[in-house]
Amino acid sequence: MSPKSVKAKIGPSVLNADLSQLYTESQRLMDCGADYLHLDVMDGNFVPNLTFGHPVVKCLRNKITDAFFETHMMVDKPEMWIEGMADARVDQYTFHTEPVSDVLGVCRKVKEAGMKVGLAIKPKTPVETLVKYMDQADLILIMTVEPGFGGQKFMADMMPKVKWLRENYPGMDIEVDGGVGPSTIQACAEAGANMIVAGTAVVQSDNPQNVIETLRSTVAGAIVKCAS
Ligand SMILES: O=C(CO)[C@@H](O)[C@H](O)COP(=O)(O)O
Repeated sequence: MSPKSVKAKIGPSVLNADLSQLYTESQRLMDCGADYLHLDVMDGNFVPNLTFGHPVVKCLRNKITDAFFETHMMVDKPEMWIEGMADARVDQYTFHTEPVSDVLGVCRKVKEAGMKVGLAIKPKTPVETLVKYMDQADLILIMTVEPGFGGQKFMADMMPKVKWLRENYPGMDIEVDGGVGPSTIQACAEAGANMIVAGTAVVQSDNPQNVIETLRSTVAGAIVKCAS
């Protein structure tokens, strides 16, 4: 870990929240100490589920003006939604590399649209496939479940990917997503993840503030330990 350049940040996913109350739920998570919001966009093709797209994200942005928005694009054609998400004032556009033939081209368009670039890979995708894109990425998302649904079991066998990334790209923001909560955060922190997406563990807790704080302090502790 490169403690000077990476920070522990917690980005709750609203996927398993009451989506009829998207604004209230999102604001509640920010009020509970979230560092950013992780918004799961699914197209029913790349994953067997559907959520929402840029019109909904724009409505949310009009109500929550000051939070950092990351959209996790679980879609076959991420190039299609860049303009809409930029117009919705999304901060970080994280897309899966698997279905994309011109990853560098999509990275360029995301940057030109004024957003940060996140590159995501599914559990079966080798981490080394990302090497040729690392110069263009602001964040790497290592999925710790098969994308598509919240509430799945954390895949601890993804931690070597995180560790490899941290060793080879010490200053990179490395995010984990899927089954992350108080019982699995230690493994993520020790491997070197600094950006933590947590859905069910936060949204369905009686004390989301406490869960967010536990996740952040565990990751921050690992960063400090690495520095000493
Ligand atoms: O991208 C996804 C699922 O595809 C995630 O963001 C999950 O929605 C996180 O939820 P939990 O696994 O933490 O419940």
